[in-house]
Amino acid sequence: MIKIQDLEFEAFIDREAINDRIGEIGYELTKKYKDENPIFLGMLSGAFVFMADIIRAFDGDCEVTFVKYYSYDGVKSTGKLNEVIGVDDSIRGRTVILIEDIVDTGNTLHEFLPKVFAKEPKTVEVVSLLVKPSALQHDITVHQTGFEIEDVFVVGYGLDYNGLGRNLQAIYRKRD
Ligand SMILES: O=P(O)(O)OC[C@H]1O[C@H](OP(=O)(O)OP(=O)(O)O)[C@H](O)[C@@H]1O
Ligand code: HPA
Repeated sequence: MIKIQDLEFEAFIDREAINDRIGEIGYELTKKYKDENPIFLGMLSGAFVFMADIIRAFDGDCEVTFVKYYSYDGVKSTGKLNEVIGVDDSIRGRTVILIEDIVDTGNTLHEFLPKVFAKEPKTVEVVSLLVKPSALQHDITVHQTGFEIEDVFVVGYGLDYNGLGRNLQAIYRKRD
């Protein structure tokens, strides 16, 4: 058990399980895109740890770029997506692999994906380490999912609670 500010969290997905899934997803992405020099598009801040591992599981030429959006306050989505770094023109005509740490309500991707398509990429593959199917409020296609989880707040491996916990090696779930 760990404590971050006022909340307690318990061990949920260990590092070995994360590494195993990254290996599997990396293999799938390599099979599909290894001759396409894809551009990995990471959603900061949460996805930076997963992004660092997934690009090294990809066996082929690739490039990276990032955007930064946020909408959470504590454990809740505000429903308002704030842009800090938007998507640039580098993805035009390219195979884009969009990397998310988590798809929860789906609000972030619901608002962000149209901005990606507006740049006219060749194709977009959405990869998320975690997906909460029962929390989704939009119809979002996630092509590669690390783990489907129930609707519980999680931290670690890039995911935060009030900015803290991103440096935890594994993923922890909030205790009731
Ligand atoms: O599907 P949703 O309910 O929109 O939630 C998913 C988004 O929430 C988190 O970002 P957050 O706004 O917390 O910013 P952060 O990545 O900087 O922590 C996470 O990194 C996703 O981008
Ligand atoms: O469960 C979560 N944990 C951390 N950040 C998040 N952003 C959306 N859902 C979550």
